[in-house]
Amino acid sequence: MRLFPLFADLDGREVLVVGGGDVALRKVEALLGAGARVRLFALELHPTLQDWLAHGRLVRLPGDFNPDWIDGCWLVVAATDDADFNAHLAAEAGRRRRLANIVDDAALSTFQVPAIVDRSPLLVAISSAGAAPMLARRVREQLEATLDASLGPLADLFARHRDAIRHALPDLAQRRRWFEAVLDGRIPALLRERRLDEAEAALAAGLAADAPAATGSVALVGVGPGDPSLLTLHALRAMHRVDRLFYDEAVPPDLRALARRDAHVEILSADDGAARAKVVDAALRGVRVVVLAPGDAFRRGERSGWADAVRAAGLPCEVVAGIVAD
Ligand SMILES: C[C@@]1(CC(=O)O)c2cc3[nH]c(cc4nc(cc5[nH]c(cc(n2)[C@H]1CCC(=O)O)[C@@](C)(CC(=O)O)[C@@H]5CCC(=O)O)C(CC(=O)O)=C4CCC(=O)O)c(CCC(=O)O)c3CC(=O)O
Ligand SMILES: NC(=O)C1=CN([C@@H]2O[C@H](COP(=O)(O)OP(=O)(O)OC[C@H]3O[C@@H](n4cnc5c(N)ncnc54)[C@H](O)[C@@H]3O)[C@@H](O)[C@H]2O)C=CC1
Repeated sequence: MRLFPLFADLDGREVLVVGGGDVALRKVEALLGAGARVRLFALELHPTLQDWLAHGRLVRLPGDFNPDWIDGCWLVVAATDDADFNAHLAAEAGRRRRLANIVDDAALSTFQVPAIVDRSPLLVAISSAGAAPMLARRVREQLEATLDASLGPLADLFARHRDAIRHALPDLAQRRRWFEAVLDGRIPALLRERRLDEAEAALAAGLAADAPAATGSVALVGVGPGDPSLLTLHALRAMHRVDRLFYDEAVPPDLRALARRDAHVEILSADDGAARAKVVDAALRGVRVVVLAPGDAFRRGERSGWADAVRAAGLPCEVVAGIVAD
């Protein structure tokens, strides 16, 4: 990772923008959208910027450029078409330990502006670290098409009920299960249809109902030959929902890395009986357990008896077939 991603709270904070052309306009628009106080210095202003100036949406700094202006600002954007001047601004900002975006020079920039998909308060930012801004734009366009417009209202809904949710479901594992049920349920569809009151009511009703008892489960997953691209969708879905992941030592790390990030991960004991007992014991504690083994291990060969053993303990058990060569 070349650049560290972060989201800055610029509401009410000063940002210095130097330059008044098309690119400056795009940056100013985004900055104003985030509530920043834009201080602009430019020889000439784009008509839209002139308009915003006339409406008091930004301040234009007068006279010759004064580097001390940087001291009064949290960030600097150098957006002129004069590469030498932009580089000079980068140096002045660096001397003052201010982060600066130099629009014609990724290497001189101490921050860069990503392409964004805005479903506020949910925001997706895409960066190519300056390698190919147009690629970032393309990915953004693809995400625009797939990320539903209801995501913003959905995040708002969760925010409004945040305290009530925590109160009704004090246990984190329980809360996560509840969130998943909401996300897979009818509330997103209601929001898509802009039936906000009904979505609100459905959420409140769900919270008032008894919290679902945590039921453990086991998914026995064959991962095929070990290439992550040869995992089945079924396997991937199980890995995205896992609480506790056990893996056979032959399962490669890049494949294990596809599991939900905060799942607890451990290697299976070499002793088959002990390994199975541990898996059953974990699931009986009410968590979702996933066991990964190479090939189609839980349908053919030594471990084909695992599913019956898990079910005999009263636990739901799913066996996910792995791809094997004939
Ligand atoms: C380093 C960075 C500095 C910075 O933070 O600004 C930078 C640098 C440069 N951009 C250039 C060109 C274009 N940039 C865009 C578009 C975007 N550029 C953005 C960011 C960044 N651009 C930063 C890196 C971000 C990353 O890599 O992830 C986006 C994501 C965000 C934003 O700016 O809001 C926004 C997408 C918005 C969206 O989602 O649509 C387009 C397409 C268009 O305008 O439609 C063109 C072609 C326009 C044309 O050529 O006309 C050039 C070459 C100039 C040249 O060759 O002359 C340079 C300089 C260089 O690469 O050396
Ligand atoms: N980061 C990005 O996304 C992109 C960056 N670029 C680069 O960004 C730069 C700016 O592009 P545009 O906005 O299209 O240019 P533009 O020509 O529309 O505007 C340039 C602006 O800089 C001002 N300016 C020039 N010298 C100045 C100085 N010494 N002091 C104060 N203001 C000064 C001009 O008055 C004008 O307002 C170019 O170098 C371009 O290659 C271009 C496309 C995208």
